[in-house]
Amino acid sequence: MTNRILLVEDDPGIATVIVTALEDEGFAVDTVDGIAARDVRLAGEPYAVMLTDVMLSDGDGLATLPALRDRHPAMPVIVLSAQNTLDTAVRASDLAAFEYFPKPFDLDELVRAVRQAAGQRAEPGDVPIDESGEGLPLVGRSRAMQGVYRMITRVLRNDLTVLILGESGTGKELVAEAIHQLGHRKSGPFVAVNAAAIPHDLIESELFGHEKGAFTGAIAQAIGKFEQANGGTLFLDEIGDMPLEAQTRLLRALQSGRIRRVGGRQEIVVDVRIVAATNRDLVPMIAAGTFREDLFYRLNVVPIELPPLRERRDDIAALARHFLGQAVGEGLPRRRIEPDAIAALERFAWRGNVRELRNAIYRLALIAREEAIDAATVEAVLGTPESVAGDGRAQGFAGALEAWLRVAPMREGQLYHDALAQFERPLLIHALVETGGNQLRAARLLGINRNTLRKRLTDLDIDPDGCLRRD
Ligand SMILES: Nc1ncnc2c1ncn2[C@@H]1O[C@H](COP(=O)(O)OP(=O)(O)OP(=O)(O)O)[C@@H](O)[C@H]1O
Repeated sequence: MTNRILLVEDDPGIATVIVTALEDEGFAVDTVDGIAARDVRLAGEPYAVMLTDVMLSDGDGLATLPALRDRHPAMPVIVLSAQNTLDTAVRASDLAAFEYFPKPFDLDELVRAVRQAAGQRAEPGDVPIDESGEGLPLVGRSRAMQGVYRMITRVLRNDLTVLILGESGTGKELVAEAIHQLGHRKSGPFVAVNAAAIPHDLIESELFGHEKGAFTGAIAQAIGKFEQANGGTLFLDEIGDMPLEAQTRLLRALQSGRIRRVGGRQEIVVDVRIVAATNRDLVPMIAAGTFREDLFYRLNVVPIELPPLRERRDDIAALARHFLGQAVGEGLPRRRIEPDAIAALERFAWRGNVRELRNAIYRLALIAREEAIDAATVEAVLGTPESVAGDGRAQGFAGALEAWLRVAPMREGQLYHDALAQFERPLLIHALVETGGNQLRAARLLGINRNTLRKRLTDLDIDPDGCLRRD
């Protein structure tokens, strides 16, 4: 077989580096700088592998790959590209490109891929190509996100279990949806379950369903999320918050591919792809006995780690513009963001990650007086990075609320109650401590009725005796 490589690259610097590395390995490399020149070469002689950039002076290298693949079905193609979106990554993998390398790439890795491609010719892909390029929801072209996109493309045509890890608000749910929407199960359902949002005693019936009369309140048969997701994807969000008992049943379901409704006898075969996510560090939880080790290994087949926003600050500009556009779609005034405002946004710590940035942009869109948002507006509305730095808490109650909102679970239909509970609890405890646990005086201090206080203490499960000063 030939050892000839065709390199399609219009940046002479990059081309030289690649040619040198490949020639050192004994390959003969021909370099062309565009699509037209590429096609002339390919018509002439066979190549073992082609490496191609995407943005070429005379067109989009990817758009022309389907025709090329028809002409040279056995030639592996390695796509190199700077500034990739998830869209480019997916298009490259759909086109059965042998490998996809976001620039800047590791030269040794590239050489290894070429060697492998030259020895093992790729099968032509059978996945339809999505050339619309629209509707792919993940914004950001940072190097860190390139790694995420690459992992996503690797799980689209199989059913491997994916575990998405990352701080709250980094986009884990969005990644889960992308895996489903872009993958081979896209015509099936995408069903999400948030283990943190379901009361512990209902989680099994939520996952597996129940038969009529299985427990008090089970007035009719109910189909669980596993069955709802049949043929599609089941997204298990906040898996680290799942109680142990439910973990055991989940593991059994994953091992056997069958479920049993609560109170039911029959085992039901389900065909679901599992994508799980958590913002917790599961390893210490395993050590502490709160997360099953065997379940962890079941789920952690393909881990995808989402970096916190502060480690990919070069995504902030694109995200900010994306959210401003989204805000207009939701009826907020049209705004433009100035470069100095972007620079100001890039200085924040964004402990609540993309979710916090999104909320901040919406707030800016709503409050800014001018159409153009500049650094002064950012500072007026969000404060300075220094004022919210350190432990991430801004001054006062409003600041504490904002800090909480950055990490809040955002449970649909619950946020108001969750937020109030966050503040009511320490407030009531404070009043009890201040009054030596005397409920009458605590109620007076708070300015609420004593019975109201008593009821709230019960609701929030606060033990007034536990609030006595012990000094
Ligand atoms: N790369 C991104 N591009 C566009 N929007 C994003 C991106 N990442 C996150 N978002 C948006 O940020 C918000 C939070 O994302 P998401 O709910 O997916 O985070 P999460 O990691 O699942 O959070 P949690 O752990 O709290 O559930 C959503 O509104 C989501 O649409």
